Amino acid sequence: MNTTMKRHLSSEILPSGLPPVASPDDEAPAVAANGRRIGEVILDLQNISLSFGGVKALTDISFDVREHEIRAIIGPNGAGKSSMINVINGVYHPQKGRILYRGQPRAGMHPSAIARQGIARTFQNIALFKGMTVLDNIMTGRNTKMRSGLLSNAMWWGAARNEEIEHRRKVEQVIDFLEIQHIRKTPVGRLPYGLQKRVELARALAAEPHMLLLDEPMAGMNVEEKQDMCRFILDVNDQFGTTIVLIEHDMGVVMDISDRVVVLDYGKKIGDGTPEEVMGNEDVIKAYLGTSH
Ligand SMILES: Nc1ncnc2c1ncn2[C@@H]1O[C@H](COP(=O)(O)OP(=O)(O)OP(=O)(O)O)[C@@H](O)[C@H]1O
Repeated sequence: MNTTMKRHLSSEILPSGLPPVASPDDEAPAVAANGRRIGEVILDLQNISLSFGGVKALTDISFDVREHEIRAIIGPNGAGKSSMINVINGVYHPQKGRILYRGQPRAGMHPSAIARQGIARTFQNIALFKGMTVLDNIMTGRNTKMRSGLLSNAMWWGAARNEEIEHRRKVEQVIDFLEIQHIRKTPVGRLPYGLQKRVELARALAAEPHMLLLDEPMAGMNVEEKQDMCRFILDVNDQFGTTIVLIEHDMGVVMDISDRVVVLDYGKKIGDGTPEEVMGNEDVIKAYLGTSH
């Protein structure tokens, strides 16, 4: 058994652990451990296939995401996890399959339009403006919410001024929520890696998303930083009801905070269910032990 699976067994990330939710396949809405109600399916991915030339990144993958849940996508390196996130936020357009968001088909939509629908993301490799302060980086997350025209913005007239004040208020709320007041004026490039990841989360949250796509939010973090990040993800989900789709390699984190997990391997879906269900799935165990191929 590899180290990530052992870590789950010792449950060292969240010392208290979180009991599993009721199955979302049940007729009644599922209730998460913290009392959160998991709602209807809001994102429905049907038979998604994506290739890059001869490389099949995703083959006939279907799964859904329910409102308010924490849905993890896991799998070994090269399994297709980032490709799937890029399909969800419109960076990649699958050659086959259908995507429904809140019941509406979403063919060919541009990432900016998807962001305006309330889907925000963070990246596997931090994508911040390193020379800019934490505050200014988080302000860029408000882009999709900016309404006033170029001229009034340039002159800082009535509507633009009021809008700017409102954006600043929202950004300050996010800064308080993620406990980064002390670094608000620091250029991002000078921060340790764990804090940069938190700033990236802050920028995504500044967009007030309904759905947050997190691509390896704990990558490169030590145990303490991971505990902090887990707590913030759970708090975002709990306090704002934000639906979260999460790619993560640390199995302990995934098992502790996810409501449901979809497992990919070589671009195919090999498991889907509660953390306990996928942990007991023979194909998943083989994929992680490296004996399935
Ligand atoms: N833009 C691209 N052009 C060509 N091939 C790509 C591209 N993006 C992904 N791939 C290929 O698609 C497959 C899936 O890659 P992807 O990055 O989605 O996997 P992953 O599960 O996120 O991997 P990791 O855990 O290592 O980040 C890999 O074979 C990868 O090389």
